[in-house]
Amino acid sequence: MDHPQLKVKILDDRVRRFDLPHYATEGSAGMDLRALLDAPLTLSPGECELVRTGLAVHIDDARYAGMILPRSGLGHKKGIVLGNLVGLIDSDYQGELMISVWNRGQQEVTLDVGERIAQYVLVPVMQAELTLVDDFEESIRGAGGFGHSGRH
Ligand SMILES: O=c1ccn([C@H]2C[C@H](O)[C@@H](COP(=O)(O)OP(=O)(O)OP(=O)(O)O)O2)c(=O)[nH]1
Ligand SMILES: [Mg+2]
Repeated sequence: MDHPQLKVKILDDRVRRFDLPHYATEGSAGMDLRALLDAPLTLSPGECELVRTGLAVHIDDARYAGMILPRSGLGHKKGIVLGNLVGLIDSDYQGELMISVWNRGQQEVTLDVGERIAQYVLVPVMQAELTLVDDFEESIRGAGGFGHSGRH
């Protein structure tokens, strides 16, 4: 399979102490991202901090986007998720990948220097064109939503 190529820049030499983001197994969907921290970071319950990765990834192809997603272990067991819930990385973004880390739990959590705190997933994207119309051709669903399909 032809893999999309991502251009990666190391913005901070401390990143070199760790392995670069990579797919942990042949079938992994995401690459873990590590926290570039000066020292371990303790987040109180409810606290949210923007954490550096020291990496810039230029996707450079509008048919793709990057997504930063929580790691399930951290999210479920420790309550560490993302302040923006999901990070969406534009294909033309050339700045540092930043991770908004949110402690949504009830306990203090300490993140280690270089800890794998989130994951990066490359996803296909289609940019749409909008056509303004006066009316839609009626569908079976029509305007029903938000659980409408279960009702009689
Ligand atoms: O978790 C994230 C989310 C976004 N970004 C970067 C990459 C993305 O391309 C850019 C803009 O993100 P977004 O469009 O979601 O934020 P915005 O608030 O709309 O900012 P902008 O006005 O710059 O588009 O910020 C990150 O580094 N991490
Ligand atoms: Mg935006």
